[in-house]
Amino acid sequence: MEKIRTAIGLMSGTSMDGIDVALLRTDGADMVGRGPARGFAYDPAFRRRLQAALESAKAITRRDDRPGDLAALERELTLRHAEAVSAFLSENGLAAGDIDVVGFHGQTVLHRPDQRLTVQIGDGALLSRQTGIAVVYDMRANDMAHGGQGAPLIPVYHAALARNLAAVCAFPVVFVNIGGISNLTYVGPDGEIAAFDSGPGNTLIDQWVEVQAGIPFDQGGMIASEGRVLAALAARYLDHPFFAAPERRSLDRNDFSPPTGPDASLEDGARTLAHVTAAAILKSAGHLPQMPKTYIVCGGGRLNRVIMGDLEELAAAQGAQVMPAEAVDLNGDSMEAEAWAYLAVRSLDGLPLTFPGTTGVGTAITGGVLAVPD
Ligand SMILES: Nc1ncnc2c1ncn2[C@@H]1O[C@H](COP(=O)(O)OP(=O)(O)OP(=O)(O)O)[C@@H](O)[C@H]1O
Ligand SMILES: CC(=O)N[C@H]1[C@@H]2OC[C@@H](O2)[C@@H](O)[C@@H]1O[C@H](C)C(=O)O
Repeated sequence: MEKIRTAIGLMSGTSMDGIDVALLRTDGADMVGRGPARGFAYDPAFRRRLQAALESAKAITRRDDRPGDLAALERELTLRHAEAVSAFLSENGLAAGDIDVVGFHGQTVLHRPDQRLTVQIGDGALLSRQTGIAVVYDMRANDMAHGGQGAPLIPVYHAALARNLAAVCAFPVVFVNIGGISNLTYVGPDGEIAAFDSGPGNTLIDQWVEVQAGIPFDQGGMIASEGRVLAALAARYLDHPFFAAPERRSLDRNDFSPPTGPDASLEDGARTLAHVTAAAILKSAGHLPQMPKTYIVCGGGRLNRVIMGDLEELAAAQGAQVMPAEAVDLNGDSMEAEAWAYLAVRSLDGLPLTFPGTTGVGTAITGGVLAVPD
Protein backbone atom coordinates (compact mmCIF):
# COMPACT_ATOMS: atom_id res chain seq x y z
CA MET A 1 0.00 0.00 0.00
CA GLU A 2 1.24 3.51 -0.85
CA LYS A 3 1.91 6.04 1.90
CA ILE A 4 -0.90 8.52 2.66
CA ARG A 5 0.25 12.12 2.35
CA THR A 6 -1.21 15.58 2.91
CA ALA A 7 -0.80 17.67 -0.22
CA ILE A 8 -1.76 21.13 -1.44
CA GLY A 9 -2.51 21.67 -5.14
CA LEU A 10 -2.12 25.06 -6.84
CA MET A 11 -3.70 25.85 -10.19
CA SER A 12 -3.51 29.03 -12.22
CA GLY A 13 -5.49 28.02 -15.29
CA THR A 14 -5.82 29.31 -18.84
CA SER A 15 -8.56 31.76 -17.80
CA MET A 16 -5.87 33.57 -15.79
CA ASP A 17 -8.47 34.64 -13.23
CA GLY A 18 -6.61 33.56 -10.11
CA ILE A 19 -5.02 30.79 -8.08
CA ASP A 20 -7.09 27.84 -6.91
CA VAL A 21 -5.76 26.13 -3.79
CA ALA A 22 -6.95 22.77 -2.45
CA LEU A 23 -5.89 20.34 0.24
CA LEU A 24 -5.98 16.59 -0.25
CA ARG A 25 -5.11 13.54 1.87
CA THR A 26 -4.24 10.81 -0.56
CA ASP A 27 -2.13 7.78 -1.31
CA GLY A 28 -1.99 8.87 -4.96
CA ALA A 29 -4.09 5.81 -5.82
CA ASP A 30 -7.61 4.94 -4.61
CA MET A 31 -7.65 6.85 -1.32
CA VAL A 32 -8.75 10.46 -1.84
CA GLY A 33 -9.83 12.61 1.10
CA ARG A 34 -10.79 16.10 0.00
CA GLY A 35 -10.06 18.96 2.37
CA PRO A 36 -10.69 22.72 2.24
CA ALA A 37 -10.26 24.71 -0.96
CA ARG A 38 -10.22 28.37 -1.88
CA GLY A 39 -9.70 30.65 -4.86
CA PHE A 40 -7.46 33.75 -4.72
CA ALA A 41 -8.49 36.10 -7.55
CA TYR A 42 -5.89 38.10 -9.47
CA ASP A 43 -6.41 41.85 -9.57
CA PRO A 44 -7.27 43.15 -13.06
CA ALA A 45 -3.79 44.69 -13.56
CA PHE A 46 -2.02 41.39 -12.88
CA ARG A 47 -4.45 39.53 -15.15
CA ARG A 48 -3.60 42.02 -17.91
CA ARG A 49 0.11 41.38 -17.36
CA LEU A 50 -0.49 37.65 -17.70
CA GLN A 51 -2.50 38.23 -20.88
CA ALA A 52 0.33 40.36 -22.27
CA ALA A 53 2.79 37.62 -21.35
CA LEU A 54 1.14 35.33 -23.89
CA GLU A 55 2.33 37.74 -26.58
CA SER A 56 5.93 37.84 -25.26
CA ALA A 57 5.87 34.05 -24.97
CA LYS A 58 5.35 33.69 -28.72
CA ALA A 59 9.10 34.45 -29.07
CA ILE A 60 10.05 31.41 -26.96
CA THR A 61 11.92 28.70 -28.85
CA ARG A 62 13.44 26.87 -25.86
CA ARG A 63 11.53 26.01 -22.68
CA ASP A 64 13.80 28.11 -20.47
CA ASP A 65 13.66 31.28 -22.61
CA ARG A 66 12.03 34.16 -20.71
CA PRO A 67 11.74 37.06 -23.20
CA GLY A 68 10.44 40.51 -22.26
CA ASP A 69 8.74 40.75 -18.89
CA LEU A 70 8.51 36.97 -18.44
CA ALA A 71 11.34 36.47 -15.92
CA ALA A 72 9.99 39.22 -13.64
CA LEU A 73 6.45 37.93 -14.09
CA GLU A 74 7.50 34.38 -13.25
CA ARG A 75 8.99 35.60 -9.98
CA GLU A 76 5.93 37.64 -9.11
CA LEU A 77 3.56 34.80 -10.01
CA THR A 78 5.55 32.45 -7.79
CA LEU A 79 5.52 34.89 -4.87
CA ARG A 80 1.74 35.29 -5.28
CA HIS A 81 1.42 31.50 -5.05
CA ALA A 82 3.56 31.51 -1.88
CA GLU A 83 1.28 34.17 -0.38
CA ALA A 84 -1.77 32.12 -1.31
CA VAL A 85 -0.31 29.04 0.42
CA SER A 86 0.51 31.06 3.50
CA ALA A 87 -3.00 32.58 3.70
CA PHE A 88 -4.60 29.18 3.04
CA LEU A 89 -2.57 27.53 5.81
CA SER A 90 -3.38 30.17 8.39
CA GLU A 91 -7.08 30.28 7.47
CA ASN A 92 -7.24 26.55 8.06
CA GLY A 93 -5.16 26.47 11.25
CA LEU A 94 -2.34 24.61 9.52
CA ALA A 95 1.44 25.04 9.46
CA ALA A 96 3.95 24.27 6.71
CA GLY A 97 5.07 21.22 8.69
CA ASP A 98 1.57 19.69 8.29
CA ILE A 99 1.97 19.53 4.49
CA ASP A 100 4.07 16.86 2.79
CA VAL A 101 4.09 18.34 -0.68
CA VAL A 102 2.74 21.11 -2.89
CA GLY A 103 1.76 20.39 -6.51
CA PHE A 104 2.44 23.58 -8.49
CA HIS A 105 1.03 24.01 -11.99
CA GLY A 106 2.32 27.51 -12.74
CA GLN A 107 0.85 29.49 -15.62
CA THR A 108 0.84 28.13 -19.16
CA VAL A 109 2.12 30.89 -21.44
CA LEU A 110 2.76 28.78 -24.54
CA HIS A 111 1.57 25.34 -25.60
CA ARG A 112 2.59 24.01 -29.00
CA PRO A 113 2.39 20.24 -28.90
CA ASP A 114 3.24 20.02 -32.62
CA GLN A 115 6.62 21.63 -31.83
CA ARG A 116 7.03 19.65 -28.60
CA LEU A 117 7.02 22.91 -26.68
CA THR A 118 5.01 23.60 -23.54
CA VAL A 119 5.92 26.38 -21.13
CA GLN A 120 4.46 26.93 -17.67
CA ILE A 121 6.07 29.83 -15.85
CA GLY A 122 6.53 29.23 -12.12
CA ASP A 123 9.71 28.77 -10.12
CA GLY A 124 9.31 25.60 -8.05
CA ALA A 125 12.58 26.09 -6.15
CA LEU A 126 11.59 29.62 -5.13
CA LEU A 127 8.12 28.44 -4.05
CA SER A 128 9.69 25.70 -1.96
CA ARG A 129 12.06 28.17 -0.27
CA GLN A 130 9.26 30.64 0.38
CA THR A 131 6.82 28.10 1.82
CA GLY A 132 9.29 25.72 3.47
CA ILE A 133 7.44 22.80 1.80
CA ALA A 134 8.58 20.32 -0.87
CA VAL A 135 7.18 21.32 -4.28
CA VAL A 136 6.54 19.18 -7.36
CA TYR A 137 6.26 21.33 -10.50
CA ASP A 138 6.68 21.24 -14.29
CA MET A 139 4.47 18.17 -14.58
CA ARG A 140 3.71 18.44 -18.31
CA ALA A 141 7.27 18.38 -19.66
CA ASN A 142 8.17 14.71 -19.29
CA ASP A 143 4.99 13.62 -21.03
CA MET A 144 5.74 15.84 -23.99
CA ALA A 145 9.38 14.73 -24.08
CA HIS A 146 8.03 11.19 -24.50
CA GLY A 147 5.67 11.99 -27.34
CA GLY A 148 2.55 12.98 -25.38
CA GLN A 149 0.45 16.09 -25.89
CA GLY A 150 1.50 17.43 -22.45
CA ALA A 151 -2.21 17.77 -21.56
CA PRO A 152 -4.67 16.96 -20.15
CA LEU A 153 -3.16 15.70 -16.88
CA ILE A 154 -6.30 15.75 -14.74
CA PRO A 155 -7.75 12.43 -16.07
CA VAL A 156 -5.92 10.16 -13.63
CA TYR A 157 -7.58 12.12 -10.81
CA HIS A 158 -10.99 12.02 -12.50
CA ALA A 159 -10.58 8.24 -12.77
CA ALA A 160 -9.88 8.01 -9.02
CA LEU A 161 -13.01 10.08 -8.27
CA ALA A 162 -15.10 7.97 -10.65
CA ARG A 163 -14.34 4.84 -8.64
CA ASN A 164 -16.71 6.20 -5.98
CA LEU A 165 -19.50 7.15 -8.37
CA ALA A 166 -20.71 3.74 -9.50
CA ALA A 167 -23.70 3.88 -7.13
CA VAL A 168 -24.79 7.40 -8.09
CA CYS A 169 -24.50 7.76 -11.85
CA ALA A 170 -24.81 5.80 -15.04
CA PHE A 171 -21.60 4.85 -16.84
CA PRO A 172 -19.89 5.67 -19.16
CA VAL A 173 -19.26 8.86 -17.20
CA VAL A 174 -17.51 11.87 -18.69
CA PHE A 175 -15.95 14.59 -16.59
CA VAL A 176 -16.14 17.87 -18.48
CA ASN A 177 -13.85 20.65 -17.33
CA ILE A 178 -15.05 23.97 -18.74
CA GLY A 179 -12.15 26.29 -17.94
CA GLY A 180 -10.49 28.63 -20.42
CA ILE A 181 -10.27 25.58 -22.68
CA SER A 182 -12.51 22.56 -22.11
CA ASN A 183 -11.41 18.98 -21.76
CA LEU A 184 -13.09 15.60 -21.29
CA THR A 185 -12.24 12.48 -19.33
CA TYR A 186 -14.23 9.38 -20.24
CA VAL A 187 -14.46 6.57 -17.70
CA GLY A 188 -16.05 3.42 -19.10
CA PRO A 189 -18.04 0.81 -17.15
CA ASP A 190 -14.86 -1.29 -16.90
CA GLY A 191 -12.70 1.67 -15.76
CA GLU A 192 -11.24 2.36 -19.21
CA ILE A 193 -10.03 6.02 -19.49
CA ALA A 194 -9.94 8.21 -22.59
CA ALA A 195 -9.29 11.93 -22.43
CA PHE A 196 -8.52 14.96 -24.56
CA ASP A 197 -9.07 18.67 -24.93
CA SER A 198 -12.52 19.21 -26.42
CA GLY A 199 -12.50 22.82 -27.60
CA PRO A 200 -12.79 26.42 -26.47
CA GLY A 201 -14.26 26.81 -22.96
CA ASN A 202 -14.72 30.29 -21.51
CA THR A 203 -11.77 32.05 -23.15
CA LEU A 204 -13.66 33.28 -26.22
CA ILE A 205 -16.59 34.46 -24.09
CA ASP A 206 -14.24 36.26 -21.67
CA GLN A 207 -12.36 37.94 -24.52
CA TRP A 208 -15.59 38.94 -26.24
CA VAL A 209 -17.24 40.59 -23.22
CA GLU A 210 -13.95 42.19 -22.18
CA VAL A 211 -13.47 43.90 -25.54
CA GLN A 212 -17.14 44.73 -26.11
CA ALA A 213 -18.18 45.72 -22.59
CA GLY A 214 -15.02 45.97 -20.44
CA ILE A 215 -16.09 43.18 -18.07
CA PRO A 216 -14.04 40.06 -17.32
CA PHE A 217 -16.71 37.36 -17.86
CA ASP A 218 -20.41 36.84 -18.50
CA GLN A 219 -21.64 36.18 -14.97
CA GLY A 220 -24.21 33.41 -14.89
CA GLY A 221 -24.53 33.74 -18.69
CA MET A 222 -26.73 36.82 -18.17
CA ILE A 223 -25.54 38.58 -21.33
CA ALA A 224 -25.83 35.43 -23.42
CA SER A 225 -29.37 34.87 -22.18
CA GLU A 226 -30.40 38.11 -23.94
CA GLY A 227 -29.01 37.06 -27.31
CA ARG A 228 -29.61 34.54 -30.07
CA VAL A 229 -27.34 32.03 -31.75
CA LEU A 230 -25.91 33.27 -35.03
CA ALA A 231 -25.65 30.09 -37.06
CA ALA A 232 -22.95 31.29 -39.48
CA LEU A 233 -20.74 32.54 -36.66
CA ALA A 234 -21.19 29.29 -34.69
CA ALA A 235 -20.32 27.27 -37.78
CA ARG A 236 -17.12 29.25 -38.23
CA TYR A 237 -15.92 27.72 -34.95
CA LEU A 238 -17.58 24.31 -35.09
CA ASP A 239 -16.31 23.63 -38.64
CA HIS A 240 -12.70 24.08 -37.43
CA PRO A 241 -10.52 21.13 -38.56
CA PHE A 242 -9.71 20.43 -34.86
CA PHE A 243 -13.08 18.67 -34.43
CA ALA A 244 -12.84 16.38 -37.44
CA ALA A 245 -9.13 15.51 -37.19
CA PRO A 246 -8.44 11.81 -36.75
CA GLU A 247 -5.94 12.51 -33.93
CA ARG A 248 -6.81 14.41 -30.74
CA ARG A 249 -4.46 17.30 -30.00
CA SER A 250 -4.20 19.53 -26.96
CA LEU A 251 -5.04 23.19 -27.32
CA ASP A 252 -3.31 26.48 -26.71
CA ARG A 253 -5.43 29.39 -25.47
CA ASN A 254 -4.76 31.16 -28.76
CA ASP A 255 -5.85 28.31 -31.06
CA PHE A 256 -9.29 29.92 -31.45
CA SER A 257 -9.73 33.69 -31.86
CA PRO A 258 -12.73 35.66 -30.63
CA PRO A 259 -15.11 37.28 -33.13
CA THR A 260 -14.48 40.92 -33.99
CA GLY A 261 -16.87 43.83 -33.35
CA PRO A 262 -18.80 43.80 -36.61
CA ASP A 263 -19.52 40.05 -36.31
CA ALA A 264 -22.29 40.39 -33.71
CA SER A 265 -23.97 42.48 -31.02
CA LEU A 266 -22.64 41.97 -27.48
CA GLU A 267 -25.55 39.68 -26.56
CA ASP A 268 -25.65 37.63 -29.78
CA GLY A 269 -21.87 37.16 -29.62
CA ALA A 270 -22.05 35.92 -26.02
CA ARG A 271 -25.02 33.65 -26.86
CA THR A 272 -23.30 32.21 -29.91
CA LEU A 273 -20.02 31.57 -28.07
CA ALA A 274 -21.87 29.89 -25.18
CA HIS A 275 -23.49 27.61 -27.75
CA VAL A 276 -20.11 26.94 -29.36
CA THR A 277 -18.70 25.91 -25.97
CA ALA A 278 -21.52 23.41 -25.40
CA ALA A 279 -21.65 22.11 -28.97
CA ALA A 280 -17.85 21.67 -29.07
CA ILE A 281 -18.08 19.34 -26.07
CA LEU A 282 -20.71 17.16 -27.76
CA LYS A 283 -18.81 17.21 -31.05
CA SER A 284 -15.60 16.10 -29.38
CA ALA A 285 -17.49 13.46 -27.38
CA GLY A 286 -18.06 11.77 -30.72
CA HIS A 287 -14.40 10.67 -30.57
CA LEU A 288 -14.91 8.80 -27.28
CA PRO A 289 -15.00 4.99 -27.20
CA GLN A 290 -18.76 5.06 -26.46
CA MET A 291 -21.28 7.87 -26.08
CA PRO A 292 -21.47 8.83 -22.39
CA LYS A 293 -24.57 8.39 -20.23
CA THR A 294 -23.54 11.04 -17.67
CA TYR A 295 -21.64 14.31 -18.01
CA ILE A 296 -20.25 15.72 -14.74
CA VAL A 297 -19.35 19.35 -15.28
CA CYS A 298 -16.64 21.24 -13.42
CA GLY A 299 -14.75 24.49 -14.03
CA GLY A 300 -16.13 28.02 -14.13
CA GLY A 301 -18.21 27.36 -17.25
CA ARG A 302 -20.71 25.31 -15.24
CA LEU A 303 -21.80 28.61 -13.67
CA ASN A 304 -22.89 29.97 -17.07
CA ARG A 305 -26.55 28.89 -17.27
CA VAL A 306 -26.67 29.29 -21.04
CA ILE A 307 -23.73 26.91 -21.59
CA MET A 308 -25.32 24.43 -19.18
CA GLY A 309 -28.75 24.73 -20.81
CA ASP A 310 -27.34 24.03 -24.27
CA LEU A 311 -25.24 21.19 -22.97
CA GLU A 312 -28.26 19.60 -21.27
CA GLU A 313 -30.32 19.89 -24.44
CA LEU A 314 -27.62 18.49 -26.73
CA ALA A 315 -26.79 15.65 -24.34
CA ALA A 316 -30.46 14.77 -23.79
CA ALA A 317 -30.83 14.31 -27.55
CA GLN A 318 -28.27 11.51 -27.18
CA GLY A 319 -29.86 10.03 -24.05
CA ALA A 320 -27.30 11.47 -21.63
CA GLN A 321 -27.70 13.46 -18.43
CA VAL A 322 -25.69 16.55 -17.45
CA MET A 323 -24.96 17.50 -13.86
CA PRO A 324 -22.65 19.94 -12.13
CA ALA A 325 -19.91 18.35 -10.00
CA GLU A 326 -21.75 19.45 -6.85
CA ALA A 327 -24.64 17.07 -7.69
CA VAL A 328 -22.28 14.18 -6.91
CA ASP A 329 -20.71 15.90 -3.88
CA LEU A 330 -17.61 17.07 -5.73
CA ASN A 331 -16.31 20.64 -5.98
CA GLY A 332 -16.34 22.03 -9.50
CA ASP A 333 -14.16 25.01 -8.58
CA SER A 334 -11.33 23.18 -6.86
CA MET A 335 -11.09 19.97 -8.88
CA GLU A 336 -8.04 21.03 -10.87
CA ALA A 337 -6.19 22.19 -7.76
CA GLU A 338 -7.11 18.88 -6.08
CA ALA A 339 -5.74 17.10 -9.14
CA TRP A 340 -2.42 18.93 -8.88
CA ALA A 341 -2.14 17.78 -5.23
CA TYR A 342 -2.92 14.21 -6.32
CA LEU A 343 -0.43 14.35 -9.19
CA ALA A 344 2.31 15.67 -6.88
CA VAL A 345 1.83 12.68 -4.57
CA ARG A 346 1.92 10.31 -7.55
CA SER A 347 5.09 12.00 -8.75
CA LEU A 348 6.78 11.47 -5.37
CA ASP A 349 5.94 7.78 -5.61
CA GLY A 350 7.08 7.50 -9.25
CA LEU A 351 3.55 6.56 -10.35
CA PRO A 352 2.38 7.42 -13.89
CA LEU A 353 0.75 10.81 -14.45
CA THR A 354 -0.19 10.22 -18.08
CA PHE A 355 -1.23 7.28 -20.23
CA PRO A 356 -1.57 6.45 -23.92
CA GLY A 357 -5.34 7.07 -23.60
CA THR A 358 -4.96 10.51 -22.00
CA THR A 359 -2.15 12.40 -23.73
CA GLY A 360 -1.23 9.94 -26.46
CA VAL A 361 2.13 9.25 -24.78
CA GLY A 362 3.64 5.94 -25.93
CA THR A 363 3.54 4.31 -22.53
CA ALA A 364 2.27 5.28 -19.05
CA ILE A 365 4.80 7.68 -17.62
CA THR A 366 5.51 9.72 -14.48
CA GLY A 367 6.65 13.34 -14.46
CA GLY A 368 7.28 16.44 -12.39
CA VAL A 369 10.37 18.02 -10.89
CA LEU A 370 10.92 17.99 -7.12
CA ALA A 371 12.24 21.02 -5.24
CA VAL A 372 12.90 20.73 -1.52
CA PRO A 373 13.40 23.64 0.89
CA ASP A 374 17.06 24.33 1.83
N1 LIG B 1 -20.34 32.93 -12.03
C1 LIG B 1 -19.86 32.67 -13.25
N2 LIG B 1 -20.67 32.74 -14.33
C2 LIG B 1 -20.22 32.50 -15.56
N3 LIG B 1 -18.95 32.17 -15.84
C3 LIG B 1 -18.09 32.08 -14.81
C4 LIG B 1 -18.50 32.32 -13.47
N4 LIG B 1 -17.41 32.16 -12.68
C5 LIG B 1 -16.38 31.82 -13.49
N5 LIG B 1 -16.78 31.78 -14.77
C6 LIG B 1 -15.97 31.51 -15.95
O1 LIG B 1 -15.02 30.53 -15.62
C7 LIG B 1 -13.70 30.99 -15.93
C8 LIG B 1 -12.74 30.41 -14.95
O2 LIG B 1 -12.89 29.02 -14.98
P1 LIG B 1 -11.80 28.05 -14.37
O3 LIG B 1 -11.23 28.66 -13.15
O4 LIG B 1 -12.40 26.72 -14.31
O5 LIG B 1 -10.72 28.10 -15.55
P2 LIG B 1 -9.18 27.82 -15.54
O6 LIG B 1 -8.87 26.82 -14.48
O7 LIG B 1 -8.49 29.11 -15.50
O8 LIG B 1 -8.98 27.22 -16.99
P3 LIG B 1 -8.39 25.81 -17.52
O9 LIG B 1 -9.21 24.73 -16.91
O10 LIG B 1 -8.55 25.94 -18.98
O11 LIG B 1 -6.96 25.80 -17.09
C9 LIG B 1 -13.78 32.50 -15.88
O12 LIG B 1 -12.80 33.11 -16.68
C10 LIG B 1 -15.22 32.76 -16.37
O13 LIG B 1 -15.24 32.78 -17.77
C1 LIG C 1 -1.28 23.36 -21.64
C2 LIG C 1 -2.32 23.60 -20.62
O1 LIG C 1 -2.10 24.29 -19.65
N1 LIG C 1 -3.50 23.01 -20.84
C3 LIG C 1 -4.63 23.13 -19.92
C4 LIG C 1 -5.74 23.94 -20.56
O2 LIG C 1 -6.85 24.09 -19.67
C5 LIG C 1 -7.77 23.03 -19.91
C6 LIG C 1 -7.10 22.21 -20.98
O3 LIG C 1 -6.30 23.20 -21.63
C7 LIG C 1 -6.15 21.15 -20.37
O4 LIG C 1 -5.53 20.48 -21.43
C8 LIG C 1 -5.05 21.75 -19.50
O5 LIG C 1 -5.37 21.81 -18.13
C9 LIG C 1 -5.95 20.73 -17.44
C10 LIG C 1 -6.15 21.12 -16.01
C11 LIG C 1 -5.17 19.42 -17.50
O6 LIG C 1 -4.01 19.37 -17.87
O7 LIG C 1 -5.78 18.42 -17.16
